[in-house]
Amino acid sequence: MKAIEVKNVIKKYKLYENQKERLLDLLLPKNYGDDFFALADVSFTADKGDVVGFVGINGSGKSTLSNIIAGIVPPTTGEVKLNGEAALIAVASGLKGELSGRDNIELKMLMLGFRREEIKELEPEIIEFAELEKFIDQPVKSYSSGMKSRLGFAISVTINPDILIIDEALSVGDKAFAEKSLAKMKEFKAAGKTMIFVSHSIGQMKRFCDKILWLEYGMVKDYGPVDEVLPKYEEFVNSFRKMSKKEKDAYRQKAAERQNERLAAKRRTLRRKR
Ligand SMILES: Nc1ncnc2c1ncn2[C@@H]1O[C@H](COP(=O)(O)OP(=O)(O)OP(=O)(O)O)[C@@H](O)[C@H]1O
Repeated sequence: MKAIEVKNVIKKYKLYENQKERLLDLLLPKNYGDDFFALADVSFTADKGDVVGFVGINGSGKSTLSNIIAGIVPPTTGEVKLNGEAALIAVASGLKGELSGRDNIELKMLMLGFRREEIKELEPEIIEFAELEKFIDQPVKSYSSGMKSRLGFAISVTINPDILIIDEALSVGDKAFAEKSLAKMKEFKAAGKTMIFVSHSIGQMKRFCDKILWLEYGMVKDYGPVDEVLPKYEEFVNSFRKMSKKEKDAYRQKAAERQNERLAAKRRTLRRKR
């Protein structure tokens, strides 16, 4: 059974030279700024119970795609179909800084439709998992990024969503918490939950994922079983690291050209359909 279907997703942002351009674009839309495509026609599907790792160098579109799947950012065009509720755990995932950790737990759960009694019952479990007993009544803006990530992780795993998306959330906590979180994720995996995992740690990907989606310049470079795709990505990362700045720029230029070609082809098909 399909759990996630992403079809022809494009995400376009406007890039402005300066603040004046940004303001002018608000007043006279479409006349200012350059189009920038964070995602250029991305499609993939995941079956129920799949653990899909998103890999790609900085800026390849992993977080944009995670946010779109989680429903936090809308795609410019294309569609996402989910079989169930998705929850995203990311370093800065929707916690309200002015509110305390406890109020954030309550707010998030109320928004998800939990009843007050259920929240009161689950709250101690969340606080204990996050190891925030001493700080839970302090405002979240006073938390370190590791503490925020622990709170986000604890809330999301306790509310038990159908689809769990974890975006770099393990990279900011300490090693012990990362181990505990990985153990929890393994439990979820054994229970047949669908997960998306974004990380720069090849080791964690290897240990944990069934499939790898490799993004490059907002396009799918490869998608398939972890044993097939991850070694290719690892090889690419090693060779990319060794490139000079000039070689890296040339590589980026080529990828940008591929992106332009792909978007132009997409426009042609759309025109033909009309
Ligand atoms: N709100 C925005 N406005 C303009 N550009 C954006 C916006 N959000 C993301 N981008 C751009 O989209 C591209 C993809 O960003 P994204 O965060 O998805 O990449 P990533 O693969 O998750 O990168 P990293 O590994 O560094 O976390 C980047 O070039 C980024 O600058």
